[in-house]
Amino acid sequence: MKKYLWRTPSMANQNGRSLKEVIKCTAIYDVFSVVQKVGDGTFGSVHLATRKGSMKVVAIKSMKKKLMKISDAARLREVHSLLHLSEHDNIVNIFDLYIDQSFCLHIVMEFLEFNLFQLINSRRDKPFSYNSVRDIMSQIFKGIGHIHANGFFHRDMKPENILVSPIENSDVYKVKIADFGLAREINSSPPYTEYVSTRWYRAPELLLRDSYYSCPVDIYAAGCMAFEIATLQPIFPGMDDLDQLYKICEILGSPDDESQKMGFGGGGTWKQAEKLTKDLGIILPKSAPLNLRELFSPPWNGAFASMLTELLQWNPDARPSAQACLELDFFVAKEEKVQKPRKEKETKANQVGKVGETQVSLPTFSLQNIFTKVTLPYVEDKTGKRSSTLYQKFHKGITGFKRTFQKANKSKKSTKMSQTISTPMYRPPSPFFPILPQIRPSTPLNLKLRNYMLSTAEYNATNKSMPMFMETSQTEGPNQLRDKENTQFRRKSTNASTPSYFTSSARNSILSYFDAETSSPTTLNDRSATLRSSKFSGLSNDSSRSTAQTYSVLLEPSDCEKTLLWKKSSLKGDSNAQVTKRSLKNFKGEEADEEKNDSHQHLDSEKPSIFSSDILEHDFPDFCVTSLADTLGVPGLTLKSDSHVTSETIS
Ligand SMILES: Nc1ncnc2c1ncn2[C@@H]1O[C@H](COP(=O)(O)OP(=O)(O)OP(=O)(O)O)[C@@H](O)[C@H]1O
Repeated sequence: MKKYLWRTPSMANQNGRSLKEVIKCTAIYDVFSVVQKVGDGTFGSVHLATRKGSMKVVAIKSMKKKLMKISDAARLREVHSLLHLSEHDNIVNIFDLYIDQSFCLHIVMEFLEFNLFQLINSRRDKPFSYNSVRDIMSQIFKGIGHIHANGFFHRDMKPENILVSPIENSDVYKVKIADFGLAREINSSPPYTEYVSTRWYRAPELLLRDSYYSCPVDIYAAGCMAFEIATLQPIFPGMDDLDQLYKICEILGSPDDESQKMGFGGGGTWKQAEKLTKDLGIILPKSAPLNLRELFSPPWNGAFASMLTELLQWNPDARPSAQACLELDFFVAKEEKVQKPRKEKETKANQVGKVGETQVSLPTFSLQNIFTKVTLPYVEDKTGKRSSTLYQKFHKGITGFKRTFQKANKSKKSTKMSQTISTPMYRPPSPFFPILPQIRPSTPLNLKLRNYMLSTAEYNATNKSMPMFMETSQTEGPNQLRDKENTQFRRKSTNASTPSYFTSSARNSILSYFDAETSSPTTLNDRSATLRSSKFSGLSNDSSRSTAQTYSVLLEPSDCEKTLLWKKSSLKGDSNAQVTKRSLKNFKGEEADEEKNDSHQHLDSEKPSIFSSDILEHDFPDFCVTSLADTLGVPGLTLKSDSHVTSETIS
């Protein structure tokens, strides 16, 4: 087996890992026996495998994008950063790199059984103990600290990228940070692409498209994760970027002085926000901060809530470094004794009363969601036992809430309380209210298609010569692919007087189109399966771009005999796209009948012409195609084409 040097000693930093080689093989299966697939992300699929002739278990991440040449391996962001980080207990260890004859790169790593998202999901009825949260978070901060100390920042911290391995039936876990596909060197020169990190964990500076950001984005994401580990639900589950900002304002308060003075312990002020929002043409809602300490019940309302307040600062400079985080009370204080629950009546009356008071001072917001999000998991039930899930409360008829709510109101009005909670100030969540939302946003890169569609709509609606999102110059090369995808639709400074959000009906239609997608009833697992099983192999461009164009993408489900032919014909610039479905029988239960005899029909004809030639005439990188498959709501699809045009050719 021939070995190629893929990093010269001079490229290694002082602490970097030892010189590695990229090993050439005909197929990875020649070297490893694959046991099963354990993960599938936007850029790679991960398999559990054993090395042939040995029982050693490894994880193999096979990159979806093929390399142009072997030396490109070292330039892959993921490989580059992993190699320049010295080994650490809380960073996933990389063993080898293989390249097969089709120039597919395989990263062989240590294997960990779960990711943190799976772990959280499996704990619906059994929240982590205080000490367990502390242990997990301290390992995360140690890992982040190591990444930052080595001159990198991760940019995609989220539960899916934190690998965990339980230690012998205990509540203790080995925690390691993985997926360095977005990692950047701290001393590389900004501006950086603003579209990084997954929405729910995306720091305000990223949401507001500040391209000069750094390590604090990881600290903020860790704050979001800390909340999620403790409460088993995300703190800011935004449906889109605007909703994300709105949700942040609801809890942290708006980042201006005036709003912050209205409350205590929020996200603090951040002057830069004013400029960034102005540049974006949006206005943040005015909202007072909530005091997280008041919203949690013991013991979470102490050092834990204070830590969250520190981490979730609007101003990136105000967030502590990873090292400083480890010195916060939450980590250094002696084992926090779980305080005896206060008497039930007193506790709940206080909590609800306080929330109620805050509500009064906040005319612009209903706090119903916040209340349920923040306090539910740890409010004691009737017996004083900590109740772990919303479901338990519903099974018990949410008596605790009813009573306390009535109490809180009684003090204000001496009217007879109704037996049900009917006030607009606090509505109990529906019994179907999920602990974890049905949909988790995938990589924000999937938003690119939507943004482009929005820009097209904006362009069409205003009939101006410049769309809201424009291509910007990019550095070519495989390693820049992700950045390229990100920056391609980076917003160019637009005329300040151009209304930006929600100005055209087309924009709204597109937003609702995607919102509908987001609120689709598919379960999380179905949904991620859909996202993750879509794979791009090519896109055919049957004729010259300058004249009539026909693009066809054949979508073939990998695991069943269902086929969707998606065809775009655009003979004129503004022609509607023809989207054709074929053989949709058994495709989706509810669609089978409807589609049975219809081999050619418009898909989503009521929707805006999202498949308009405008999109296709532009570069159409692979993830967009994946996104389309996803948008079409087709589970288990593999995207294939009958042409040999590769994603490189296209993008
Ligand atoms: N070393 C490992 N051991 C076990 N599972 C792993 C390992 N590395 C990754 N996985 C699983 O595979 C999933 C996808 O891996 P990864 O996040 O690296 O792919 P990606 O293509 O970069 O994803 P993303 O869409 O987040 O960019 C992870 O969420 C995790 O569950």
